[in-house]
Amino acid sequence: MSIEADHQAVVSARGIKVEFGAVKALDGVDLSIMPGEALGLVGHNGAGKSTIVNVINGGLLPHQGTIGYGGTTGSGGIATARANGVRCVFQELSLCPNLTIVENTRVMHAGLSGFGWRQRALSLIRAKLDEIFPGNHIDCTSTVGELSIAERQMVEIAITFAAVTDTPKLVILDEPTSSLDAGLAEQLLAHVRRYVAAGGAVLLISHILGEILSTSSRIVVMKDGRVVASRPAAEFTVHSLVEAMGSVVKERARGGARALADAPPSIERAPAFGSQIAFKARKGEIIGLAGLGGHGQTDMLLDLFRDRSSNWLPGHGDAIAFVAGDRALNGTFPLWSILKNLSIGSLPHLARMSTIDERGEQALGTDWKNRMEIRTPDMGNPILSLSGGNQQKVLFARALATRAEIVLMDDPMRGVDIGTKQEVYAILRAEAEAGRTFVWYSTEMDEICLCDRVYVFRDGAIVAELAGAEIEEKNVLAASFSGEAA
Ligand SMILES: Nc1ncnc2c1ncn2[C@@H]1O[C@H](COP(=O)(O)OP(=O)(O)OP(=O)(O)O)[C@@H](O)[C@H]1O
Repeated sequence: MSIEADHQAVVSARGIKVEFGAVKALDGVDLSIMPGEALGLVGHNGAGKSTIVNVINGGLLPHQGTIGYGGTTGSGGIATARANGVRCVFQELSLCPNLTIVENTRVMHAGLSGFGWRQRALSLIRAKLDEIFPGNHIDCTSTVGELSIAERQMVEIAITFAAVTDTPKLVILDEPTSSLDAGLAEQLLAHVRRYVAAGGAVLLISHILGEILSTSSRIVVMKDGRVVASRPAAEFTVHSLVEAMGSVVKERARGGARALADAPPSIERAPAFGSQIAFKARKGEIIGLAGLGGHGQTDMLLDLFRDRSSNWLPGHGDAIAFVAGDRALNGTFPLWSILKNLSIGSLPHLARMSTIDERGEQALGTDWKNRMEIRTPDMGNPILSLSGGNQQKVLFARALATRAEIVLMDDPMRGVDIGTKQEVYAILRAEAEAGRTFVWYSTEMDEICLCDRVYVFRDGAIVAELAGAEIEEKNVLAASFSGEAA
């Protein structure tokens, strides 16, 4: 990009290098964003996307390189970035859980001060939530800790787009739809398109390539700390994006066609909350839980996990594993190493005379590091040194490494890159064929279509059961909204 164009750019990063010990997180990155541009940023887990976001946002000072805002050049910093209209919705949501939504709005907008600030904050956030997510039922006087992960994401997005004294010029959205269902995600992406059409700039990071392609004007691909492609979005397809990221597109093995109908169920649950449909999962099946987010899918998974005695059928042991959806809240042990976070689920099998078989633990770590492509130089490093997607892989590996016959998954692929997802789908299918049962809540339609059978949820109840060729987007959506398959 020319120096003249750099002057017009909302932000312009040149030759940025950041290292964490031996890891070169950014190795000479150039990135500029112009007003009115929706820039899509993609790359494998650990490619450096969140790190460049932190540099642009001023939270991280680069070891080398310059960062300029609207033609000014300097070394960055949070105050400079904020003064130049840079706002960020982080991958790890950053609201204060013990404060109300209104109070969180005040924390992010210092301009809401003086007499009557609560009322002004309430009007501001209420209006922004309704503008971006029409039809939401969020009570803005509630404490953030009481909200679901999707609601927290919605609130953080609304606070970021809200303007008190200064209008945001660049909004960075780091995996903003990871906790939103398809309907909410589309509302957000429509808002992004309107915001950009009105002259704002957005940097959108996502592993859902469909939304990157449909929303961005230009796409930048990162790989191993470098930018490897930067072109207009119209020049990319899902295929070419995946290839640019360094992965290979594999043929999807669709679920549904397997002859499991005669196998005895391993879990069964009577119809609940006015539903006519009982839940059953047979040995070797991958069961999908679909429907709009927050309609009872996670509650049912927790119920199956907690109340084994009433849901489980005799003869199926008691080994059950759960992959949590909210990684920070109930997934990772933040002070532990990557290896300890992985091996905690397998301790009964690693125990030798009241001590841990360390060689066995190391071998388990090496095996799953390779199978899941966990990107770290050392499994002894702290879990928080991993990128978000790589932390998610560890949680997945923790469950799969156990001997649990039944694995419950609460939307566990959030933030995992497409190359790894394909590997994990193959592992799931192989493990199911070896006799494991998976119950998988997913907000991604592509994943629901990989399942053998699908239960669609609405208002806390199962409203439809789909199998085989019936598992199609239109049927899932029809049941999610009207309670009946199309
Ligand atoms: N605080 C840290 N300490 C050590 N290493 C770190 C730290 N933060 C990031 N890294 C490393 O820097 C690299 C880039 O990480 P980054 O979070 O930018 O990746 P990403 O592209 O955002 O990945 P994801 O898609 O998983 O979010 C990774 O190898 C990561 O392990």
